[in-house]
Amino acid sequence: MTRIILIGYMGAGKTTVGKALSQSLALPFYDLDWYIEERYRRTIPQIFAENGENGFREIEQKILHEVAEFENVIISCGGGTPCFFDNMEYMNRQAQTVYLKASPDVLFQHLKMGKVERPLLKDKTEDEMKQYIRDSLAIREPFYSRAQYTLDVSLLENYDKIKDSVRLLRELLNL
Ligand SMILES: Nc1ncnc2c1ncn2[C@@H]1O[C@H](COP(=O)(O)OP(=O)(O)O)[C@@H](O)[C@H]1O
Ligand SMILES: O=C(O)C1=C[C@@H](OP(=O)(O)O)[C@@H](O)[C@H](O)C1
Ligand SMILES: [Mg+2]
Repeated sequence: MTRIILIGYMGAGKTTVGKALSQSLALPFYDLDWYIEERYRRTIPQIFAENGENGFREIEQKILHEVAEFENVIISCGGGTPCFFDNMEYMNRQAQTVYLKASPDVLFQHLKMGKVERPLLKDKTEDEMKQYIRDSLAIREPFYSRAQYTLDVSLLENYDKIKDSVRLLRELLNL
């Protein structure tokens, strides 16, 4: 039985690489944020605005418990998922967990176009975003580093980065 959960900071590539890995392995793909949006018929920014971050975290945990029961799946979670409740221990019990690790500079490059979809970044200037990424990554790193596997995606430079990530993940996990 294959059940893989990709974790890591916002912009690390969990959604993009997870989708590509699932295509490569011909397995269904579940992105926690997409699943939440479909189930609750609201976008992530709407849920943050209406329920606050705490409300979002409760929904996120509930949906994690649902999705992480599925078999033969690739799952990508949100950047905050491992850092709340006992989610990280739960994921480690349920799945093979992989931390997609990237430097603050790489994360910033990936995130600067996509900040509107991310409520934690949306009101920040570029400088504030850089600072926030550095500070919150330092807080989150101890959670991420509890993953069973780590793949450093910072070193993969632009050309075919996604394909390289998929190849390396398959090597790492023997798939
Ligand atoms: N390995 C990668 N190489 C190049 N671009 C990437 C890579 N991973 C992510 N990106 C880009 O970064 C942005 C954020 O990726 P996304 O998959 O949404 O990250 P996450 O789900 O971890 O927040 C997207 O525009 C995506 O195309
Ligand atoms: O890091 C976070 O706390 C969040 C990350 C987002 O997912 P991505 O990591 O896929 O951007 C999304 O779950 C929400 O905006 C909160
Ligand atoms: Mg994502």
